[in-house]
Amino acid sequence: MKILVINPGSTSTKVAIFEDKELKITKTLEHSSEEISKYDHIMEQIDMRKKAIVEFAEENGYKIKDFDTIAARGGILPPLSSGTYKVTEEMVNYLKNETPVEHASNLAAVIAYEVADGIPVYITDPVSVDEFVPEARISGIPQLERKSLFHALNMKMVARRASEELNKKYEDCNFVIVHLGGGISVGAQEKGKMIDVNNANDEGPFSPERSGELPVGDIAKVAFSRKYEKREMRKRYVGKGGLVGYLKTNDLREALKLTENDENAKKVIEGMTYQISKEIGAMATVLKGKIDAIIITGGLANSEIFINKIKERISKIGLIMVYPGSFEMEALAEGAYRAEKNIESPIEWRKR
Ligand SMILES: Nc1ncnc2c1ncn2[C@@H]1O[C@H](COP(=O)(O)OP(=O)(O)O)[C@@H](O)[C@H]1O
Ligand SMILES: CCCC(=O)OP(=O)(O)O
Repeated sequence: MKILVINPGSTSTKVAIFEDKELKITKTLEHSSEEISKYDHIMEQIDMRKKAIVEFAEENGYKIKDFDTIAARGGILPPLSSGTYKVTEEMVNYLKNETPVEHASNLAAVIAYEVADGIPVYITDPVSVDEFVPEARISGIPQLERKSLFHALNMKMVARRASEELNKKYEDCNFVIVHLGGGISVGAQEKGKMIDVNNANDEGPFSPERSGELPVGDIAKVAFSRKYEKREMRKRYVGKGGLVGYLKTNDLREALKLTENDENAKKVIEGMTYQISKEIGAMATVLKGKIDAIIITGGLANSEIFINKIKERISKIGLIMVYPGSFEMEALAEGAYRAEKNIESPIEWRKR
């Protein structure tokens, strides 16, 4: 079975070709903050990302019609359970026109469905998987409920790998799981369920391109000053926040290079690792300190210098397991494979 995997992230588009469960070829197309900031709305990126995906397939001797199925990253649908879902026209319309949050993951099913021309398309563990306990939903004001938006796909996959390494059942393990990508998610997973996690779009630590949590009073003042129009205001915290805001780059490698002779860059990297560590401590308390391991993954986990700064602060909390990069492509391919081979029935998606 030939499977095309499509995974758009905030700083990259990852594509891969699998034959059954075997990875044949993969490529990461990185997008600089200048390239991404040209677009006002995520859906305006469809053509740019689609072209890259189709060219990747053709460069490797495939036409889209050669694939038996397409596995796409799951975007921001209404809160839903972990699993594999078949992509339908209704889902595509929701992602294009109704989703409340703009994010690159929303592009995957839309692009896949457009190019598929009838080939079945699946998503697995979308960004909006929701397994919160009731107390995690409380924000601090009754009008706003906290949302579960995180790197569900990779975090669940690395948790499976870690439980295998620990020789324990996935459902018996408690983990603090940290995904360090264009966005950052730090979650508390209790017996297989992500019972709390920072909303990777606008809570928690700052990331390569996002501000994370901000002082609410000051933000309200800026918003009401009308100094920035709505779109520009949003870009300040998603897209032009975090490393992009401080150091004009969404690439940690470039940011680390700057620290060699720039005191401000050093301070920013210290602040970033400090905030990530603080969130890990918070999630350890969600699990009442009963944790099998702290799992660290994502693109930033490729940097030993960066990870060592976090380790210095958290090593007393528990065992640390690092999985640089991600297992997202394997997880997506496996979801589509299991659905097409009838090993697992895909969940039918309906807008509630
Ligand atoms: N070898 C590396 N060392 C340090 N940072 C890296 C390395 N490789 C990738 N990164 C950083 O990881 C981030 C992207 O992570 P990734 O998980 O691919 O994110 P996304 O899928 O959200 O685009 C970028 O900031 C990139 O600079
Ligand atoms: C919105 C949660 C997922 C996320 O932040 O993904 P990226 O790191 O790919 O932007």
